Amino acid sequence: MHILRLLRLNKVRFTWNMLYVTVLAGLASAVLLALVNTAAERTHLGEPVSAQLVILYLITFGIFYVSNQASLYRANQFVQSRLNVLRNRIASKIQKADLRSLEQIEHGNIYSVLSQEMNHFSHHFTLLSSAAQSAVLLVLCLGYIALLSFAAFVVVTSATVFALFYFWRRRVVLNDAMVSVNIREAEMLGSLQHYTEGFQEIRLNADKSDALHAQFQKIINELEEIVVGVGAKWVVMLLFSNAFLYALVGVVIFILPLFFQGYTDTIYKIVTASIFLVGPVSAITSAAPMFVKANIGLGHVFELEESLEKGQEFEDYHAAQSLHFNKFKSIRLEDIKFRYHKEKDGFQTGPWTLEINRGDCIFLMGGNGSGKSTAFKLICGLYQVSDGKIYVDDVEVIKKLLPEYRSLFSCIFPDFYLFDELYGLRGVSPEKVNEMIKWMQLEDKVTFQNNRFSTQDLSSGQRKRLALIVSMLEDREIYLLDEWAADQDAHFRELFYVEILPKLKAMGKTVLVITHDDRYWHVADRSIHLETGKMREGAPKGYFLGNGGDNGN
Ligand SMILES: Nc1ncnc2c1ncn2[C@@H]1O[C@H](COP(=O)(O)OP(=O)(O)OP(=O)(O)O)[C@@H](O)[C@H]1O
Repeated sequence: MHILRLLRLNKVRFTWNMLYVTVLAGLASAVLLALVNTAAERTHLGEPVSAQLVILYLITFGIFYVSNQASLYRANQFVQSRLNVLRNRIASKIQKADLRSLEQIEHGNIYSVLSQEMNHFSHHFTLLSSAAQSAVLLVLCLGYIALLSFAAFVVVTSATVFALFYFWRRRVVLNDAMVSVNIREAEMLGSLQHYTEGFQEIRLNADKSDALHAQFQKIINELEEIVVGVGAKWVVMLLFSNAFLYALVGVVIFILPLFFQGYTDTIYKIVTASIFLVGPVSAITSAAPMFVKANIGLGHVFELEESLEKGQEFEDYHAAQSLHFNKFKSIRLEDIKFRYHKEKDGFQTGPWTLEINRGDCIFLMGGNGSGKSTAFKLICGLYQVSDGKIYVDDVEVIKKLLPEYRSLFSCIFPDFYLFDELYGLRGVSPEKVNEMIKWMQLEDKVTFQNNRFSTQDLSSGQRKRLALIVSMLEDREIYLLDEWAADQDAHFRELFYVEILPKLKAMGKTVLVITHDDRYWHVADRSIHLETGKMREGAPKGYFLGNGGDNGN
């Protein structure tokens, strides 16, 4: 049971405190019931209700009110603290995850688990805690009935146990139904995502838009059908709980007096206690669907955590900075092999060997899908090689040295992400950044202040220029630029090859560039060619090499 697993995560003292106040609130409700009955009995016998009884009633009422409030408050405090811990744990597991493992987890799943499932649990946990309180009251009410009449106790308890057992069995059916509701809801959200993310395409193409809408319609119709089916199951449960209570009171009033003598003296007390059962039983039964959904949702949260756990790379992803890799003379990637899917067929690259010397400017070329971006991710340690070794000078980069090795690189991939702030960079001078903005010819568009750029509403080429500014501010030793120039206009593309790259080189940086711009290959110190995962020195055959470049073939 996932809810129990969540409870076990908590600090033991906190859970006990929550339990104490919950039991106290249930206990106070039961005492109130006993006091009401005692007062009613006095009135029935023509005796005045004593002042002590009134005072006792008021005190118990006060205890009930305060403990009830404290119980709900504690439950809310408890669940928020747990969800906070869980969110934090998941975020930190994402931070420490291996890129390949993360790529295999549906990102939409991460968002829906972190928002929808956790929110549902957060909103309904207080209801569950009030159901727990009701369970305490239920037990005490039954105890009270036992004091009044053992026969009534046996009948009422058996009926209540039967009703709860019936609910428990129905819960399993409801559970399965809720799983298919969840699956359909996820499909519906996925389909809705096509609308927002593919908006431009569907706005331009009415047939595509209609087909998409027809698919969405089909999904929501199926969802409606399933939810109505779940509703029908729930109605059966609800009706049963109401009918059960009327049947129970009927038995207590009409049937039991026929069999037990002396029972009539206490009948009104037993009826009052039975009516008192209405609240707890219906609180428990109405919390059942919430409980089922919250439990399934929490199951998804734990599942996500487990799949992230499997892809954990390190305990600590911070670079130790103890080996001074940043003073490297050369990096050697030896007999590197990598494949995307271990069991399945998939793209494979290698074996290849690459030596990168400090200050090199290397161009990497090859057809679409030849493995250039994959090679970059292997070079910077984002992907872990399936076979082969990486050396920084004479030091082999074993797994625990990967954080330090990665801290050598600053990369701009085609799917780069521009953060809203310069995270991890402190004390950056706005003057310096604004100067770089000017250098990138963006001064009319963007300014830099309060550690962030004034806007990100830019063209893709302009956004790449901002990404390069951030990369240069990070001031790493090696730059990996994956088709950076592809979105630039002719003028800026020229600037990139004849001004920016030479400037990086003059700064002592090592630069690797993935490019299809064969006109500028002469700028590189070396060129490398990839073809279906095989790497060779030199440009591919048939490429035009402008300004005297050497294709090495
Ligand atoms: N995340 C992934 N999961 C599985 N396979 C992948 C993944 N990314 C890429 N591939 C496979 O690896 C191959 C090489 O992809 P890669 O992105 O490295 O090529 P590329 O040379 O950079 O191509 P392009 O010039 O089009 O950017 C592709 O053919 C693709 O099938």
